[in-house]
Amino acid sequence: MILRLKNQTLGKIKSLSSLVFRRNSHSQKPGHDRRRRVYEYDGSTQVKEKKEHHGLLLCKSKGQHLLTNTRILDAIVQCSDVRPTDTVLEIGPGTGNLTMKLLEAAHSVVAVELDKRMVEILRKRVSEHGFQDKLTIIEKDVLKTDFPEFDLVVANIPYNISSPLVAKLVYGSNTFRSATLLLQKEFSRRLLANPGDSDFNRLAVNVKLVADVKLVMDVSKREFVPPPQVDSSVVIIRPKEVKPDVHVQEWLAFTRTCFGNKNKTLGSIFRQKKKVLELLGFSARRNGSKVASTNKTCGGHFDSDVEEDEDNFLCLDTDASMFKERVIGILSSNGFEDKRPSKLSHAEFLHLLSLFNQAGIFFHDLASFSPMDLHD
Ligand SMILES: C[S@@+](CC[C@H](N)C(=O)[O-])C[C@H]1O[C@@H](n2cnc3c(N)ncnc32)[C@H](O)[C@@H]1O
Repeated sequence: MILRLKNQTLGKIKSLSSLVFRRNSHSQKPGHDRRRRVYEYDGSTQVKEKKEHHGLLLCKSKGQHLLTNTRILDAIVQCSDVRPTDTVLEIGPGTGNLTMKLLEAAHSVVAVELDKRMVEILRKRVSEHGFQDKLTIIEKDVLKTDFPEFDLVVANIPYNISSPLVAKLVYGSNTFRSATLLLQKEFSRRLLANPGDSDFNRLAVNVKLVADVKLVMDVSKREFVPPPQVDSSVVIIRPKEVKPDVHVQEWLAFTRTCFGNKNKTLGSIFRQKKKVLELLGFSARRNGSKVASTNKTCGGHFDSDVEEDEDNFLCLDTDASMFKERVIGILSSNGFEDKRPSKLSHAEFLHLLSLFNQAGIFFHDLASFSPMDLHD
């Protein structure tokens, strides 16, 4: 009797430990049962995960949603066309799910991660597989880091920095073949929008000036641990070989002005007092001429909200109204006055900017003079 019980118990223990060992074979010591790990999110226990990964307090503010589906990880690496000679830049490697696949395919990986705990897990995991010589970890905020040279970007990025990160890549100084990014689905659709689409916007016009964007696939929120609230998409961004000859800061300021209200006509947008005064002030300074101060020009209300909602000038002095005439004249004599920004092609935007510049009118973003900012 005692013997029978002993055998049964031993059998149970054996089958349990083999199950535990299978589940944890990549990351845990055999026999250490962590199947019922609880994932905590920003302190409150929200997500219970039976699937083993790495027990961590995951921070929503750092966009920590780990991609766990091996098929999708493989598909991302495959569509990125990683060559054995490539150095891949990975932004936000987390616990290394994608990093491990990239290390197998590439010559080397440079991973930028700001969470120390993730870096520790990543280092351990990578050295367990003998890949440590292929990996360089930069333990910093990706937005405050200069990148070393790389050939490709492949990353499941934190969604809260999508816009400045895409800007840093496409308008930055590094030359690379492509960036395969997992992005929030809605953001990816904004990025992919074309002139005439209902969601054509400033982000798309700015990114597509210098890069081609292609949708690879949508990824359900269920594929992440813990699942985010939104679905995702994989896109490939390929920098154009020949880029238009524009002053980046001016282009960004110009598109900000044009997309101030994308459903209004350009005539109506450029009649707005605030826009014209900004243009007048900056263009005059660029041209080296003296101009009435903008404060004086509108009775001291330039920075106040008093007249901001009005479409037309109420209190312009001669300089400003002549300037407005010039701006509107350029729009109307070139067929732009009744056009809407959401329907203009890049060629048309570039043509309009060059017409303004030829007339001595220049753009400068007073609010945000940063290429990191691609959309409102
Ligand atoms: C969406 S998770 C991706 C994790 C991993 N690549 C995966 O697919 O499982 C984003 C990662 O980026 C890191 N991160 C967040 N903000 C960052 C920043 N500003 N600079 C560098 N890394 C950041 C987070 O700590 C997290 O590890």
